[in-house]
Amino acid sequence: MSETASTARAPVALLPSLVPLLHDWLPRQRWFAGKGRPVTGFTLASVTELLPLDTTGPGLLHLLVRVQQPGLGTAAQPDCYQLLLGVRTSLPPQLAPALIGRVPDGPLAGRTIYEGLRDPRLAALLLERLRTPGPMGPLRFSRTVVIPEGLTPRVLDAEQSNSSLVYGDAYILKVFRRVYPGANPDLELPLALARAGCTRVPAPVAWYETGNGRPEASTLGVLQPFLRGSQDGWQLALDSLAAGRDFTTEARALGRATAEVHTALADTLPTVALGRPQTENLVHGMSRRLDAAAQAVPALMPYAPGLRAAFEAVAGLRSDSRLWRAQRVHGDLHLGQTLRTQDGDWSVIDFEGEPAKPLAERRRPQPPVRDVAGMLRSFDYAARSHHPWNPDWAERCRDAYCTGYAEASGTDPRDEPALLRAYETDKAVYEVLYEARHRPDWLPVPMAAIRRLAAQTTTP
Ligand SMILES: Nc1ncnc2c1ncn2[C@@H]1O[C@H](COP(=O)(O)OP(=O)(O)O)[C@@H](O)[C@H]1O
Ligand SMILES: O=P(O)(O)O[C@H]1O[C@H](CO)[C@@H](O[C@H]2O[C@H](CO)[C@@H](O)[C@H](O)[C@H]2O)[C@H](O)[C@H]1O
Repeated sequence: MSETASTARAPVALLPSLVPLLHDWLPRQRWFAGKGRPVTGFTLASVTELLPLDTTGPGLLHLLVRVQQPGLGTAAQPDCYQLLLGVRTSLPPQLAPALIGRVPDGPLAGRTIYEGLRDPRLAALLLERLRTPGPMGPLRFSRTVVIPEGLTPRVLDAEQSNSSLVYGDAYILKVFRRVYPGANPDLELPLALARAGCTRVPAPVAWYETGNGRPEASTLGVLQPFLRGSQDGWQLALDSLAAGRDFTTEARALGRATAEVHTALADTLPTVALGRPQTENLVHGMSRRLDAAAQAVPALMPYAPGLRAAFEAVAGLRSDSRLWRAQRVHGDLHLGQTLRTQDGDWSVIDFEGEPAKPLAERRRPQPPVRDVAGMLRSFDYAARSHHPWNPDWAERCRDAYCTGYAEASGTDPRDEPALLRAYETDKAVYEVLYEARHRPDWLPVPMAAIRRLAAQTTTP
């Protein structure tokens, strides 16, 4: 992404007057990754007038803003966020919940700034840009199919890491909030899977990014078919728990779907064999993440030795000559990333990986068991968030999922118990940090797994 502020006629000078508003609003957003650290400043990476700021109607400003926060190493780049700001002289009552604030001074003095995606007129304009590909100032819009015009937008109100808009129940646009240099795997992998003929993942039909298709161009948004009438795996799992219904048929089918996606990814993108140095690296990464998480969430401290033993067990395994294969994976697979469509099939969505990890790390080939571990954790999550706790339900689902995975891939994840346990542990550590930052009430759920996993490794 360009470091110099670029503009399609928009006044770069307007940032200082927006700063007080952003200071208050940005840290309160669910997708703001820097929670718990004060914001000390903003710099503008780019600003584009997607709809000109005249006084007669709403304007739409596209901003990439870097947020300075202490606590990052000196070499680290401040986090960059994508903002789509509506600008009006006054806000109609139906847009009141979208209010960010009134600009105190500067070129937009007295104008009202609000969350642009919540304004149907501005959301429609964004789709219009995607329908008509080409550059716009520092941004570039692309599409693979003809998209119908006039589709009615609505914001998806799910609590999530990004923002999504549904257009006419036909397409869903995901607007990435935290932006990194380089292609986002949530565009890259579904495109690769579509090319490989894998239908488990909705194929992107349009997207927009920074720059002119350069390798460091940042993906900003992806449009894909909306799977109307589908239900997400998390809700289905909770419904099954509430009704005391078995979920193993679904879990097994989900295992098969995961294996199909993995096979297609391995067929179409490079795979590597992990030798000793790479395995050591992998284990080192897990230990490093544990140390960082324990610093941030001291409740993890007493369990650290037991958890570390799970990682070391993997390093120990390298004395045999078997090599693990690494490939591109989903990276943050859980029940909420699966949709059961109206015809009863499972689709997999959201290939962005764990939002807190650097993009380069998320794009690295990894053992596919990492995704399996993510889903196993998710069955545990569902069982733990239902009262009364139903550990048998989770155990049966976990088994069925691995069975389905083995059926479709020929590889049973349970045949590598040490690797599976290490990845489950790594995921639970990530979840502790995630929940502490975003949903403290949920912290007991991964902490229960931490206690179980730490104890497991000490059992001979
Ligand atoms: N293609 C789709 N069809 C139907 N619903 C979808 C589709 N893609 C995403 N969703 C819905 O949008 C929600 C958020 O999408 P997701 O890609 O997981 O965003 P985030 O990265 O912000 O979590 C999902 O939980 C799902 O309910
Ligand atoms: O879906 P996202 O990409 O935003 O993923 C993040 O948020 C998830 C929660 O919404 C979080 O998932 C954790 O909670 C789920 C239940 O809400 C559970 O099914 C998952 O197993 C658990 O990890 C995910 O870790 C985080 O990256």
